[in-house]
Amino acid sequence: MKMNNIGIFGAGSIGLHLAAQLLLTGKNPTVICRTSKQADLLRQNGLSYTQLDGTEEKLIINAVTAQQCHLPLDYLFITVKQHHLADALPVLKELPVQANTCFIAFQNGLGHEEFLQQGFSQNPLFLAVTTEGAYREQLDRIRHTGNGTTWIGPSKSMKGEKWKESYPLVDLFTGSQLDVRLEDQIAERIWKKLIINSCINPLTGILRVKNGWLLESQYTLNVMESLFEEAAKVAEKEGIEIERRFLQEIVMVCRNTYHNKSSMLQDLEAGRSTEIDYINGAIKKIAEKHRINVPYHTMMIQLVQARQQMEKF
Ligand SMILES: NC(=O)C1=CN([C@@H]2O[C@H](COP(=O)(O)OP(=O)(O)OC[C@H]3O[C@@H](n4cnc5c(N)ncnc54)[C@H](OP(=O)(O)O)[C@@H]3O)[C@@H](O)[C@H]2O)C=CC1
Ligand SMILES: CC(C)(CO)C(=O)C(=O)O
Repeated sequence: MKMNNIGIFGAGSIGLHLAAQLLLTGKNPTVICRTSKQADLLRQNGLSYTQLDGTEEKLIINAVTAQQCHLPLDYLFITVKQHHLADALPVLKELPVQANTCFIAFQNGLGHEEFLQQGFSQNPLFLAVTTEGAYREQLDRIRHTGNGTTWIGPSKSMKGEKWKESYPLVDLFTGSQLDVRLEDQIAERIWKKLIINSCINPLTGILRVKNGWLLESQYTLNVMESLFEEAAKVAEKEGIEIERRFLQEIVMVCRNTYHNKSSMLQDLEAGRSTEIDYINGAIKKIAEKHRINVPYHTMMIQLVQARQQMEKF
């Protein structure tokens, strides 16, 4: 059987987690790093991978920079953050991407689909939504922090294609610990994850609290409810129906990730840019198109941006 060439662009938390899971099933993905420092470290030391039960594996890994990547790629997982994509595009263009290289984009929020579609209009593009949790502790050390489900479905541009037969994406992960499922309605999954992130991430970032704390105050619960109501109204205008009981799923996410710091809080604490423009910012932009007011989302955007500025002082 032909061994597929799998590239993973973005050697951060999710990228290295996917790489580790593929390595554990005997596949040999190539991780494409931003810096030669990280690529060298990974090649020399291997990837240290701490599993959920605390066991640690040392995995031999093929790590390169984009300039060092020469394999014709069959699959390319895009695991940079939304706000990295603009700078990454020229780098992606240098990769040995062929007309049939299949892209799978893992970003939270909205914007990546249109961006990648424009940049690589001939390539098959899939979108992934994951509730897996992973955290990169060092450049060559990754920790699996939460088990979840990963849904992968075709982007709008693949309408009508027989994608299930042509791209056996679930098979790539057979034997791994990941629960990967094909999803016909990926837009709905993306919106649901977007709404979850828009209700939890900015509040945890502004208040500097872990996810579970949001359930401990009636004030934060009130704000989450208002964020939810605004977002659900906008989703409906885009043809995505979000029932009121979905609010309980957001509460469940806070409960299940009680002791976790959201990705936005982590970015703020590390003085990095956040994905706010692609989460609450995306909701606001679509709301404007439909002439809907979203004062709670607008406030979250401004306060997160203020915190981003403060952290950089
Ligand atoms: N972490 C998680 O548990 C989850 C994350 N997600 C989503 O997945 C996406 C990725 O998140 P996460 O893995 O946490 O993010 P990280 O910040 O951990 O990783 C992003 C990676 O992209 C790399 N990168 C940035 N620009 C370039 C470039 N031009 N060329 C090559 N590499 C580049 C960064 O390199 P460098 O480190 O050198 O700057 C970094 O390794 C986000 O959209 C996030 O919302 C979704 C669900 C869960
Ligand atoms: C679901 C949640 C809020 C878990 O922390 C997340 O996806 C994030 O932090 O970005």
